[in-house]
Amino acid sequence: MIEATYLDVLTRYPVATLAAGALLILLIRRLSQENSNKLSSLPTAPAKTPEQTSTEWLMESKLKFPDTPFVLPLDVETWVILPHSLLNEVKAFPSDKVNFMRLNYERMQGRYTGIGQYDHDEGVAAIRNDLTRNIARVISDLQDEASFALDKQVGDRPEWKEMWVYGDVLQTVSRLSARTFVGYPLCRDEEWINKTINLTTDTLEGVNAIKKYHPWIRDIAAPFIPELRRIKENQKFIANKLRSQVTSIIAAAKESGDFQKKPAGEDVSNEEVTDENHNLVHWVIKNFKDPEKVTAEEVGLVEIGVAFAAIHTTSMALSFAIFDLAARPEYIPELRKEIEGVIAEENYPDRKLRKTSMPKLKKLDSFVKESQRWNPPGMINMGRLVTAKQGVTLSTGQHLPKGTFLGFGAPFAHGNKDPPKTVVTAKSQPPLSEFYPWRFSDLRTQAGQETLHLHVSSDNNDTSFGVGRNACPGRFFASNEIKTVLIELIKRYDIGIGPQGQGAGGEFSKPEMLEFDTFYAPDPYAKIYVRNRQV
Ligand code: HEM
Repeated sequence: MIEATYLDVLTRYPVATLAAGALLILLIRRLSQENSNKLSSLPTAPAKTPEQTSTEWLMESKLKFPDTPFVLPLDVETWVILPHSLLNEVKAFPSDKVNFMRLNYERMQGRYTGIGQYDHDEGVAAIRNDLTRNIARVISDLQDEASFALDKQVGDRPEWKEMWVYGDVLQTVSRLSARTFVGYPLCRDEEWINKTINLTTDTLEGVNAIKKYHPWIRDIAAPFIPELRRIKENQKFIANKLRSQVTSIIAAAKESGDFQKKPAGEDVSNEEVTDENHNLVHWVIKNFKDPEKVTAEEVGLVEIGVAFAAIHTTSMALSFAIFDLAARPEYIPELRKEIEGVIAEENYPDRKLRKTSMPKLKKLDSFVKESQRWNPPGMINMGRLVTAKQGVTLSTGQHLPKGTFLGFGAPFAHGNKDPPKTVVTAKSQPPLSEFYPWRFSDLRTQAGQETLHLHVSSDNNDTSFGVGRNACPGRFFASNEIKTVLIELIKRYDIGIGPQGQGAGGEFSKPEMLEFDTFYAPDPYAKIYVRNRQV
């Protein structure tokens, strides 16, 4: 109907339409120019050479402006990159002036894709408080699911055989996440597993599609964009799958008046569960202001947001860790020794690890952290959007107008030849330019440093998971998820890059890290070789 009206106007008044179109373009150009002029008081990164990757360009620019904010005009977005010395200042800005979620909302076109809806914080609250408090039961569930997933994805391998890492890891992480995010029986529903994987790619395709239109005409264009229609269909699918669970949770809680039920105290065994059989759906509902009025659609949007934040990020970190391990299989015996030592020492009849076992796996923690140091989620971290009407002025004197994207160059962004001096390392250790798996477990042997340098640490020296009020609330879950899969993999299989399990070197090399926009990703097609463990 609407389409017919547009066409009607276009064909009846072609000259007027063309003139109006030309005026609109001129106006848009003028406004875009004004917008970029607003940052003209800041220096701009030196011109990017055709050979340079965006990361190399960022690193070269950081060397040129080590202590001054500068403008980095990337293809898709223009960023202001700040020096590390301003980290505390950015952390201290109130969120109504400089905001994390609004940045995601803008970047992910939340108005059209539903991502980054900044008035929905039930997901963050449920992860930060409830999921983290229930981590003991979650760890037990993760082990069951990892075993199930590896049976399904990798199976029996008497001989060396190829493993398609990213595909298998996505399926595995999606299964582990679903066990905690939606529980049984949905976590074993293949449609759910595949949908939660595809949500992210569908959303990114929607973002690319709507961004082709100028902001002024996006509302008009949106209903006609197939990629955005698919996102709406996904939202319906998720809501429909959750409906019966949401309805029964609300009915049961209404009857018992139990929406605000607090989890039982810390538990140290798998038998003593906390929120019995509860999953993220329960916790999200509980965190709504008026839980009795919650709908499957609202819970669905939160679940989509969490899946978006959780599944691909964790899958990428886990894939990178598997590539690092396959490239250096000589580290496997040391990790096995540690894992099997803890299992033997604790001697539980089910041979499962507990919440209290995880901190004992110091080498594994260090390996995962070193892998994440080498393969961070992206080249810019602590990204924020200036939302203050009058903009903000930095202590270094520069003014950043409303709408500015600001962030910090990731300390270990790929190819960074000059990592910040703020990153801690011991003098006796191999330099930061080398992969050294026990870097952080070594550091933790020093007096006073036993509880520092953890994979989940979040401080000014260690910003992979962000730092401050928006530091990733899912990092404890993600870390346990990654370790649980690695433990199962290491216990069951030998792995390598070459067809006979060879590590990297000579004719075999570790798969390349890919760069797109400001993000990093493992090569989605890369394979390694796997066979049943021989020793
Ligand atoms: C290795 C995997 C992961 C990485 C590398 C990662 C990284 C990050 C980073 C860098 C941020 C932004 C922090 C900031 O700028 O201050 C973030 C935020 C967030 N992450 Fe994660 N994340 C991972 C896994 C997860 C998982 C598994 C979940 C859910 C269970 C999750 C949920 C979130 C949420 C909800 C936020 C937004 C926090 C807020 O709005 O305050 N993440 N994550």
